[in-house]
Amino acid sequence: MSENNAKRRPIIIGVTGGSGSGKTTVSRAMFEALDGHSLLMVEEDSYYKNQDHLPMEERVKANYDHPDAFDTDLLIEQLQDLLEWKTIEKPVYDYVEHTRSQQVVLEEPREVIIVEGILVLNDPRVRDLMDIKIFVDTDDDIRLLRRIQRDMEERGRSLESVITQYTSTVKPMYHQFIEPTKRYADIIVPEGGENQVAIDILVTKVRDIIRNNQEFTNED
Ligand SMILES: Nc1ncnc2c1ncn2[C@@H]1O[C@H](COP(=O)(O)OP(=O)(O)O)[C@@H](O)[C@H]1O
Ligand SMILES: O=c1ccn([C@@H]2O[C@H](COP(=O)(O)O)[C@@H](O)[C@H]2O)c(=O)[nH]1
Repeated sequence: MSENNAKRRPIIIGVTGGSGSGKTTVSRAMFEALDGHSLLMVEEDSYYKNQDHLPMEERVKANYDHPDAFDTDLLIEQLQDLLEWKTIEKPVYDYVEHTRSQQVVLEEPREVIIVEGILVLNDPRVRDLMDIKIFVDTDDDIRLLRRIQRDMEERGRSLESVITQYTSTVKPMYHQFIEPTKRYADIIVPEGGENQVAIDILVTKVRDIIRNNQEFTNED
């Protein structure tokens, strides 16, 4: 892609970090602060692979924190479509059934696209599509506590299942695959959503890129 074309396409911001680090909170805070611009949130979780062919006991045991759990090719294809201002059919993931739902959501392309998920900085093909890369950095113990609360309240899990999953896959995969992607981040945000200084800096940078894009387009 030439530099000129790159200036005219939507902006992609990648937000990653461990489960419970505050990725969604940071993404939403940016979303709200960028009110007035056209924005789209793309959650990597939507791209978990379909597991309809597996019985429930297999799905429960699957490793959801390994890169192979995601249909990254589809994520890339759809991000590329958005960059070309094409509408996508975003898949919908069902955490209770541990598989893709039958539905899709039609998402129109937007000026700013926030891609959020545990492994969005893992694949170089995804990283290469991003204008800004953010890693939300929160200690393991805090993330575990947040995850217990969230999974029990919102994802229908027992305490025992959350602890078993955390020790068998979530924690080891974090250290093997997620934490190492910190080196690719432009900005590391400690403690996530409450870090208003980091959010303000990020929003200023995004507005700057949008303004440059508009000036460039007006010059044409
Ligand atoms: N800096 C923070 N301080 C306290 N609680 C936070 C902070 N950031 C996020 N949380 C809370 O922690 C939980 C997990 O945050 P979330 O943004 O959903 O994480 P992730 O998307 O990385 O899994 C949510 O209940 C959220 O409100
Ligand atoms: O069926 C599933 C699919 C995913 N998970 C867990 O979700 C987190 C990622 O979501 P966050 O919002 O970043 O926490 C990941 O750690 C998976 O373990 C699941 O438990 N079951």
